[in-house]
Amino acid sequence: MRLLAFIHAHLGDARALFRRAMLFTFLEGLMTAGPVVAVALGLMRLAQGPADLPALLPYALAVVAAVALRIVLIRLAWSSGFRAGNVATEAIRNRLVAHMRAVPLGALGRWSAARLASLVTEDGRWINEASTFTLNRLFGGLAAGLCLLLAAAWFDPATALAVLFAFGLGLLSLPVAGRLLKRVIARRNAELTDISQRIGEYGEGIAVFRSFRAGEGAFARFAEAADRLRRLMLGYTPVLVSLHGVAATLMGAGLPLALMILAWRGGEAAPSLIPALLLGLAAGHALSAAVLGQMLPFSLGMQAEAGMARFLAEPALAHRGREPGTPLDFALERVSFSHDGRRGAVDGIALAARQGGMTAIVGPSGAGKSSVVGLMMRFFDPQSGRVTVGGVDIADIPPARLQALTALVNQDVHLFRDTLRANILLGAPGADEARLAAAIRAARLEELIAALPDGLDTVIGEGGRTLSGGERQRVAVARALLKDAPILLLDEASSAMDPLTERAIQQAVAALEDGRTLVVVAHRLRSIAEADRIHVMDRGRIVEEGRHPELLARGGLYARLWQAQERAAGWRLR
Ligand SMILES: Nc1ncnc2c1ncn2[C@@H]1O[C@H](COP(=O)(O)OP(=O)(O)OP(=O)(O)O)[C@@H](O)[C@H]1O
Repeated sequence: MRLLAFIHAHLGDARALFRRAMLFTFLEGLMTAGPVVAVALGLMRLAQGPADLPALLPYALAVVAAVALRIVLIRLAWSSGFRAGNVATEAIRNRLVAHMRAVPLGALGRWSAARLASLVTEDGRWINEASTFTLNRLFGGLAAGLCLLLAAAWFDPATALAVLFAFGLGLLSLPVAGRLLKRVIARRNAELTDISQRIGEYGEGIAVFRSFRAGEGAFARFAEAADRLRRLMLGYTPVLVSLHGVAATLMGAGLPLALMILAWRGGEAAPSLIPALLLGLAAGHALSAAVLGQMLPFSLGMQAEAGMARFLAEPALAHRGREPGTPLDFALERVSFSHDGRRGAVDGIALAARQGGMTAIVGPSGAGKSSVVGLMMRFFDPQSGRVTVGGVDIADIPPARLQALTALVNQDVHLFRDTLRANILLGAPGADEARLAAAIRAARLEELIAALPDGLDTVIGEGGRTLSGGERQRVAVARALLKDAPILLLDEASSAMDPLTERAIQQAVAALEDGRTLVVVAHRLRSIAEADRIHVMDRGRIVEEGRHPELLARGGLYARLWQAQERAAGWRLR
């Protein structure tokens, strides 16, 4: 019922279609019973005495008509069920993906990328199977079985009762198989997730594995996971087949039971017993085929629903629907945050980034700079203190509104397997050609595009042409420029660019700065020396702040970092 309710809740406008599919399936079930009932009635006619062709022809024609009608009904049920099921599957998949955007990144981190992918693909497949076929077949099979049972009861109630009793006994044995199946499917899903995770890691890290000659080890981990899955299935299959056999035997015990009842009643058979036995046999077969035949896809569907429901129960980022105030100054007020609840990444920080100015955050590796940016984007919520935009806590602003206000460029630029145009337009899907061209110019992408075989329409990203680190960052800058958001966060946005490109891009970004809130995280201090305010972080705290000349004069951490970089600029390997 949970699976049915889950699917039903996602049918939307296709509910009528789904109900129609169920109705046609029910009628199809009746038509499955039709030929057997017609034959049974023909047998009754024969039992009453000799019959010629005209006497038996109506029964034969009824069989043909029922079969023909059933074919039409199957077609109708299938087309409605297929359309409705696919509507529900798509809605469920979309809801899962939308929820991935809505939950805090911290919660998302508890679900591996491979598990999330399998929720949408593998589990989505079993939900699709359930919504298009499994539920229909189960319903249709039960309808046929019950119809045959009623017909059997009309000829001989004791036979029908014996079949029903045996079917009930078989049903009682099912929870044992069901529980085991649930465990096997849960472990199978975990192994499948592990396998896809390993394949993903292997693909992504192939260069690292090769350079460290560690490919064998990585492949061995994949092979181990695949082997565990094989052993799991081989180990449990005989048990499951045996349990299936027990249930099938019990469900098929209806007729022997009916014969024993007949013997107990004195062994004398009325003519009506022959059609009753025939109908009872068909009923028992239809009922057990419906239940046992759909047990595996049904269990896979139930497990898929359970996994999806668990993920959908992850609370979405809460908010109070408030609008950010003006000016769009960003501020952290005594903010503390830890990624793992133990080691603090940000420790009681107060920081203000004014609209119309450039605020820089610098500091050694691991100081907490990216964590501050993550807090500003509300990738995580602070454990104490608050982050505000225009004086309003960002936890009160709808996440979509905050996302619309901010553009982030960071070190790890993700390219989607799509054209370069689509990858850039991600910043502003509705942007016209003129705006797109301006962003491309400002991000210094013109030369790259001229060199690509299909220019802007060249497919890049995973599976397509890959770009260099610096080129990726320029794509990210173009996205951000196109988005034209009033708040721009650059977290090591030009770390992979050559100095000339970096300079050119800085000029493009500086042109944007006017009236915007610009926050820059940088290792290369030269790139932020002009900032209106520089915050120097160390071990989660702000240890110094001011403008470049003041910080240099102070002779603290900033001055040391600056001197180290100036010295490094003159380094030679030999
Ligand atoms: N997802 C995470 N889970 C647990 N700890 C994390 C996570 N991300 C960062 N940290 C830890 O938080 C601290 C601050 O990291 P953060 O990435 O903010 O530093 P950073 O100053 O940006 O470093 P870098 O300059 O090297 O990028 C580090 O000790 C880091 O190991």
